[in-house]
Amino acid sequence: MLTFIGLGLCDEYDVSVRGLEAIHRADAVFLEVYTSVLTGTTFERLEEYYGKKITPLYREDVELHPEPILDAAAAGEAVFLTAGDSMVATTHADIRIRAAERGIATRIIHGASITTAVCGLSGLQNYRFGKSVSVPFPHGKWFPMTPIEVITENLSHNLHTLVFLDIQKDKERYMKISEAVDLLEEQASRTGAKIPLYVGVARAGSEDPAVHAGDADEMRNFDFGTPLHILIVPGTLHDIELEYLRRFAGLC
Ligand SMILES: C[S@@+](CC[C@H](N)C(=O)[O-])C[C@H]1O[C@@H](n2cnc3c(N)ncnc32)[C@H](O)[C@@H]1O
Repeated sequence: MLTFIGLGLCDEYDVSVRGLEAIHRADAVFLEVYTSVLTGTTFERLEEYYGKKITPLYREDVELHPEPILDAAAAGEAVFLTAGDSMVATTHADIRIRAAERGIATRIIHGASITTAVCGLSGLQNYRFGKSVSVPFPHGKWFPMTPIEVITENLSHNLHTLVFLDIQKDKERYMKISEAVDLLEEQASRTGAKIPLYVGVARAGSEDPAVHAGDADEMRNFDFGTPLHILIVPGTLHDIELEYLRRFAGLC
């Protein structure tokens, strides 16, 4: 059996009781560490609290060489842990399909996801979000324009855009809101687009999340603190959304 378990958003205490019991019963515990991270804890604290030795998984372990995970799941109870919810803004559907092809039973135990946490923190209504997009760190001459294209398309339908920020786990590099805003403003200047308002969210799920709304300069000057960071580009705000951002996100 292969059980995908979402660990939630901050630290070792965010896993559900159902998820924790499955971890305790597991013969093999894997933790995917490249699509998102629990910044409120450490690998060692997770091992201690869960009472298990954990094998970290990098992109190539999951996408190119998943055999050890599948072998463990064929031989006994294996759990595949991810920060957030396992199948949201990740590519883990592929490994579930591979498991099914080998006749291995699978299931999912869900965790809180950043995609829903942003709605509570910002007050932006989840049914008003269009397609989401990621901003990658540019390298060399590679400067993808997809983020501004998606944002522009969503704005034309008056939809909000959730903008995931890049993680380079091997370098312990997490994109900050100010860096993402610089990249988006550069893209906008190349296409002639305008982004009138951003909402930035940092450390969702922790005791001290930061939420702040404003234009590009406001975002660059506000200190969001330590990662993880994420951005929303809202469409036209409904009255309640506007009031919520004024009260809880410092919107002037
Ligand atoms: C590719 S998404 C993976 C989402 C995850 N599967 C989930 O359900 O929450 C990871 C990105 O979401 C954002 N993110 C994830 N957790 C966050 C948190 N607790 N606070 C702020 N942003 C977060 C960051 O931009 C991060 O790079």
